[in-house]
Amino acid sequence: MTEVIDGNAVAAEIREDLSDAISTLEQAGTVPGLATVLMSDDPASETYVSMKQRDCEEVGINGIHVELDNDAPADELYETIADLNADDEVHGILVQSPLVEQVNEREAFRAVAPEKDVDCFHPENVGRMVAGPSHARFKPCTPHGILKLLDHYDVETEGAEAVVVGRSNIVGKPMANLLAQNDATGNATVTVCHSRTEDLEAHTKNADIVVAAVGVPEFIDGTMLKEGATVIDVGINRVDAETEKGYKLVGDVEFASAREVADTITPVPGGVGPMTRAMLLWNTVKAASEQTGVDVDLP
Ligand SMILES: Nc1nc2c(c(=O)[nH]1)N[C@@H](CN(C=O)c1ccc(C(=O)N[C@@H](CCC(=O)O)C(=O)O)cc1)CN2
Repeated sequence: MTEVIDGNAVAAEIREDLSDAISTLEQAGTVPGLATVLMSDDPASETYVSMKQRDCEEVGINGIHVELDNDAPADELYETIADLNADDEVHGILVQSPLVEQVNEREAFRAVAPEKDVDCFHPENVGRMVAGPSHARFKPCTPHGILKLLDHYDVETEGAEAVVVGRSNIVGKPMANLLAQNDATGNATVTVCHSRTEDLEAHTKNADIVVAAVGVPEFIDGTMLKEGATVIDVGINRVDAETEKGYKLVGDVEFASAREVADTITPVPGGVGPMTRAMLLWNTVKAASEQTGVDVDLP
């Protein structure tokens, strides 16, 4: 029978397991601090940032939230980031993406001090991650969360044919790189597919693991998958529906047909999303440990 991955449950376990590390830091006089910065007109971003702040409260991380006017000049964002870089109580900084159009997102991510870059978007941290496990400082939250899910559900990556659909800097590129790395959660043979891929189905049909991160609702269906595949759906698309909110969430995968074929599959919501948030807490605790020199055991 198809196993439906419970991202909420695994994320709750990670939050619970982080509590020992957070206590160790507190006993040494440090409360880990995470700053979230929102400068966006994207309605979903507000939801994500408030969920992240709630998670901080739950585990005992000091959450600091900064919200900037959508029509403020880009310099206001850079000044905010500079202040947070200099604040000893802030160990992690997250600038929510997407940003308003007057800000160059790449420049904004580059402005975050690399040791506080819990998103792993700064080029120094991207380079360190690509250089391999012994060089990496952080892993980006969504791919890191996916690796944790695969491990939790005993999905073998070594020798697996993995297809990553989407080549974004936030998910596709780091996911492909991490799956190919020579370590316990890697060693897969990875193909990256994107909008110019000619015969997508030929690739996905051959894959033991499909990671869908295209941002198009129900782009991949069961007919495009191999029997017994593991399907990881990163898409969280709001589509109009007659619900209280006026929309429902659907993934990049058509769940009903995909679950008929897959061995293991993530739902939307309740799959990858909660893991993205859990790994942000994880990276924040790691950042606090490294900045203070207090050793902690991370789950
Ligand atoms: N600075 C960053 N910006 C963005 C990132 C990121 O990792 N860093 N990733 C995505 C969105 N994202 C994080 O911010 C994110 C998306 C979804 C969820 C989540 O918990 N989803 C829930 C449903 C939530 C809802 O009801 O809408 C779920 O899937 O169950 C968390 C974080 C883009 N930006």
